[in-house]
Amino acid sequence: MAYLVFMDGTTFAGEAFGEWENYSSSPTAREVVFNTSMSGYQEMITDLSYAGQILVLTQPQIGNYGWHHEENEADKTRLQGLIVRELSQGEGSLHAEGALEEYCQQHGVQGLKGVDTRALTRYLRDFGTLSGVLVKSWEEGKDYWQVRKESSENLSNCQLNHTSTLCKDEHWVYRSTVKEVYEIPGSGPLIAVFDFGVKRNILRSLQQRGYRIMVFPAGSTAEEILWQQPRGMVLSNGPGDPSELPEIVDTVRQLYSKLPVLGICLGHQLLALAAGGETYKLPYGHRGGNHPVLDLRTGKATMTSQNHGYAVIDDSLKGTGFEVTMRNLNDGTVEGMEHETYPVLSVQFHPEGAPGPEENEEIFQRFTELVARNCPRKGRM
Ligand SMILES: NC(=O)CC[C@H](N)C(=O)O
Repeated sequence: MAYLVFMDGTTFAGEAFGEWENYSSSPTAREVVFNTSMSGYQEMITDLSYAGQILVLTQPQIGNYGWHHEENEADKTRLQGLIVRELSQGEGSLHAEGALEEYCQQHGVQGLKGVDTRALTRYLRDFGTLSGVLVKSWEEGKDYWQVRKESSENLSNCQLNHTSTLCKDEHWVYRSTVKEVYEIPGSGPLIAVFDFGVKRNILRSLQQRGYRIMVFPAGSTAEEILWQQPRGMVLSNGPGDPSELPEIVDTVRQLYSKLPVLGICLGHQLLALAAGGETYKLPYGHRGGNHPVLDLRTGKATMTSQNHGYAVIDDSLKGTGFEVTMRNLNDGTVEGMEHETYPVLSVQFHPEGAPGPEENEEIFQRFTELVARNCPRKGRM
């Protein structure tokens, strides 16, 4: 048996799978979050926005189509733990290169299976996102929290490293002009991607529009990016609390008035902060494939893919030049904004899906229009 133990003593029992050896000497409390998507476990596990978190999947059978590298959203996973009800070996899938269990073992994910994930999700919904610790014995979990309470150590901050380019792919061209910048060739205008843990499907969505892409690591400066003369910039998704990234916010502040920008999820939050807005932590976040969002301009509602724990405070956008353009139909939270004068827009959800609905492609289309409008005519490029 193995256990997920919360600070109040609530315990969920299951069976260990994946990699436990490296963690058993020093168990660490991590934020426990749930995702309600029915499929797409591989995309979720390799979505770097989950770095340092323990992910609970509510779909009761996970692993049933195995593992295939083409479905990875990054080269690696930085997920701490994965909690499922039934773990399938994926024997029925012809496409699979291996089983999910093997992947977790090889890539350092602590797994817990046989858990009543729906009861666990109800617990998280009732109490909000909480930190839990994965341990091999209940006593170990209890003692762990006892020590933590006494030492009054801050549990809310997982130290996440935003400074590396995380999504390198073998066939992409390596450029060494500015730190570790990767270029993806294309015949269209150059788009800079500010990489805080970018998902491959964001890059693919840009690639499909013919753009030449340069992926800049999170530590890049505004000068380094502008020196390459990009025609537009995408601020990527990524892990953690956006308000803990003041240096990146400062860089975004220097950039967003200078070129067309599309912010996605963390990128959207950073943009709001850069403009003088504020963010807050949602009770238990939005993670799933069926979150309805209303476009306030067109009156059209779409289903969106989401994975975030923070959101932009509506009123804080007043006087920033940003207008709220989209809202979540479940709880009214800000889902999109656009600048009144600059060609800058952002969304809290994931227009690239992966996993989830692909009906929000028009966000990339809108960005494409803004880039085209802003590009110098032929001959002056
Ligand atoms: N997917 C993301 O970019 C997540 C953004 C941020 N880390 C949040 O949880 O709100």
